[in-house]
Parts: sequence; C-alpha cells; structure tokens
Amino acid sequence: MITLEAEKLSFSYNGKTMALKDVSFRVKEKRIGIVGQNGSGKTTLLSIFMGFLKPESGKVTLNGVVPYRERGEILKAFAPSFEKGRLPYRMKVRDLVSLVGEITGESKEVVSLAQDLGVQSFYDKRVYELSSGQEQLLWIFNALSDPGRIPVLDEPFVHLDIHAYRRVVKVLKERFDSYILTSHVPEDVELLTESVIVLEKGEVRWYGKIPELEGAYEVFVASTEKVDIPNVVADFGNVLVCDCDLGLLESLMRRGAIRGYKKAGVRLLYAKIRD
Ligand SMILES: Nc1ncnc2c1ncn2[C@@H]1O[C@H](COP(=O)(O)OP(=O)(O)OP(=O)(O)O)[C@@H](O)[C@H]1O
Repeated sequence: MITLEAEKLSFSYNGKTMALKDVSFRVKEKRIGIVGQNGSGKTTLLSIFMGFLKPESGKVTLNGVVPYRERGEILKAFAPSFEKGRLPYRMKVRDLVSLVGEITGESKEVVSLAQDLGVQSFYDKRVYELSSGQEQLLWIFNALSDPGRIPVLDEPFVHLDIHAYRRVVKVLKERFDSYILTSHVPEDVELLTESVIVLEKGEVRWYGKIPELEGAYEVFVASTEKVDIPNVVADFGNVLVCDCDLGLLESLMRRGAIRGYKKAGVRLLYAKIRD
C-alpha cells in the first residue's frame, strides 16, 4: 500500500512560477494516478515525493517518510522513471538489459520483461540511436525491472504508439499490483489506477477513489451528426460530456443518433476546467 500525504504544500520555480499552491490530500492505495493538464504540476509533485525537490512550504510524506530529508530511503523503495533523466547513452540496449539483470539478480525475469515490453526489438541499437518512443520504453523497463521497488512512472505513454501502449498496459495490469503514475489522459488513470489526485493549475481539484466519482456521461457522436443533447458540460469534438438523463441516452442509442455513452468519471473533472 502507498500513502501519499500533502498538507498545504507549495512549490515555485525560481521563486516565480507557482507550480503547486497550498496542495492538501491524503491518498492510500496500491495503484495511484496523478492526472492533470499540461503544466498542472504533476511532474513537480512527483519530484517532491521522490525527494528531488524540496517544498517551499507545507508538509509532505510518502509512506510516513519526508522525501527531501530521506531521499535514500525513498529510492530504496521506489523506482522513478522520469523522461528528463539520464541513461548510459553509448551502451547497447542488449547490454543494458543484461546489466540490469545482473544488478537485480533476476536475469530471467528482466529478459522476459524486456520481451513483453517490446524492448528486445531494438536490442542492437545504442541508447543514443533510439527514437523517442523506444527511449521511453527503455525508461519504463528501467522503472519496472527491480522487483523490490515500486515503479513511479511520469507520463509513461506520451511517445508510445498504440501497440507499445497496449504492451505496457498489459505488463502493468498483469505483473504489478502497486505503482504511481501520472498522465494527462483521464482514461489512462481510470484504466490503470484505483485512486487519483486531479491537479488543475497547481491546485488539487479532486482526490479519492475513482468509483466515488458520480454524475455526467460522455456521449460519443459522429462529427457529421447533429444531435440535440441537453446540458452539455463540455464539448471535446466528437465526445460530449453531458449532465443528462440515462433514459434519454438509451433512446438516442436506439434511434442510432449517438454511437455510445459511458460514465464521464475523471473526464467530468476535466470538463469543468476552464482555460
Ligand atoms: N525547471 C523549471 N523551471 C521553471 N518553471 C518550471 C520548471 N519545471 C516546470 N515549471 C513550471 O511549473 C509548472 C508545473 O510544471 P510541471 O512540469 O510540474 O507540470 P506537468 O503537469 O508535469 O506538465 P506536463 O503534462 O506538460 O508534463 C508549469 O507552469 C511549468 O511551466
């Protein structure tokens, strides 16, 4: 179980950009998602929990440990994957995988993980030769390869194609019962986590267990179709978020006027965010 706690936590870069403002929450869960739009403060929050950044004010603990005071303790228990980190750039991927196997003492599992993630398809490349998506897969592999540590994944899907995305989702769902991940995509955190912290412009908009989110539906329409749907909260092109009646949606479905609908979940919180 992971317990993330923050109380009136604030952080600014260079004393200017307020990245987190008076953020408070307590989340206890095995799989936790941090979700928010670009620039909402996800990486900053994760960096504070990993002990890489010290809060300007307020309190923060991860499993009872104050991260910036005991970063060593945190990194013994958690394996962060940050896109902006460093990998041994001249090394061949195959050698890197072997090295990780030696370090963890779990060579067989490590090779099988590399295969399941699709990393073996670029074994003969050196790290500096990798595409963005391949490098990201390697970062994910790195964070997932130590069985003794809980993975912490910052925007793991951002450069991945649909096949790589599905492989990573499968690996996470089948092999890992505990991790923290950030994403700007509500559906990703709904698919992979049980509790979320929703950030909006450096503040917490909502936190808690995903099934506790009630209300509106997402309605899928073809872009050419003109459908009269009441109480539209937000319009994302051919996905509308509406606070409407289930009976109405069922009748629209029967008439073929809409393509489908589902509970809006985390997307409802996004729908209410205004630029
Ligand atoms: N090194 C930095 N120096 C100055 N400002 C920064 C720095 N890193 C982030 N910021 C600012 O802090 C705020 C939060 O950034 P952060 O990277 O935490 O957001 P994010 O939610 O992870 O964004 P994204 O989804 O785009 O990765 C933004 O306004 C960003 O411009």
